[in-house]
Amino acid sequence: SHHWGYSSHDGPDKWADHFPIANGPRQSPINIIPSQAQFDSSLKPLKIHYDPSTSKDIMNNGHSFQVNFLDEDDSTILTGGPVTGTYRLTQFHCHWGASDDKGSEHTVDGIKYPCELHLVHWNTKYANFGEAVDKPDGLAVIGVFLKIGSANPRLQKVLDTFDAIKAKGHQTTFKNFDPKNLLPASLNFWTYEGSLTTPPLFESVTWIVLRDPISVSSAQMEKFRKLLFSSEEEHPRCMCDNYRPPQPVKGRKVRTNFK
Ligand SMILES: CCCCCNS(=O)(=O)c1cc(S(N)(=O)=O)ccc1C(=O)O
Ligand SMILES: [Zn+2]
Repeated sequence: SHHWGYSSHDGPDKWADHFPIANGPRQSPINIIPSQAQFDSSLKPLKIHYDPSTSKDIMNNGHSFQVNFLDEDDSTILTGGPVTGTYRLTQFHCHWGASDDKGSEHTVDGIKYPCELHLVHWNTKYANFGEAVDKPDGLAVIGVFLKIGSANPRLQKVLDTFDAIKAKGHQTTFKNFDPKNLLPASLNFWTYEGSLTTPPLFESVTWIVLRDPISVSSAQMEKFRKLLFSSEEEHPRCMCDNYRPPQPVKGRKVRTNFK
């Protein structure tokens, strides 16, 4: 598939050249305007059951780090909230900025957070992730904002692997990690129908963006920025500003499970 990135010559403004769906009707991320979101009492509580023994490895895929999970059975799942049926966690990754004043993909009343965590789940009505990834109800991604504050000890376990996955293509085992520990205390969320925020930008994601952020320290954010977009052979390019800016809402409704 065509090479894409986040620089001026291959970044978000150029993606439509090879992925025309970039200008589609349900693209992500979006700017969330809480006052315009609609409380929906029919939304069920989000039910998250994560089994830490399903965490497998962590890799540098050239556009983020990604923690991969075994998803052959229903031991690490998401149900309830806006989704029908059972969705299995397959991976989580992050998007962040070159400085603490930017980095998140979704924004709230135009506010950017320094980092945004995405937990990617696929609908088990499909045989596997590859089958689900381009279906309108194929994926559900939980988005968690990171806000500068005290250092986050749970996140530190992820950061401690970064020396081993500095360059694109590197990976290392990452066992017994419970991503539930990366969620804020409250599961209050905004939800809307959207897309992958990276090519191929499939319009297959039910977004579940948690209202409350988790903390990350400025020093921890510096560690994210030591990762490289580039492989060992290439000229080193710092992995930062790997976020897509908000896209047109095009009439979509954003619902909340909280007043
Ligand atoms: C067949 C192509 C799959 C590409 C999408 N894979 S993914 O895990 O859903 C994903 C989601 C997202 S996002 N930001 O959650 O839409 C970003 C990257 C990836 C990725 O694989 O790199
Ligand atoms: Zn993402």
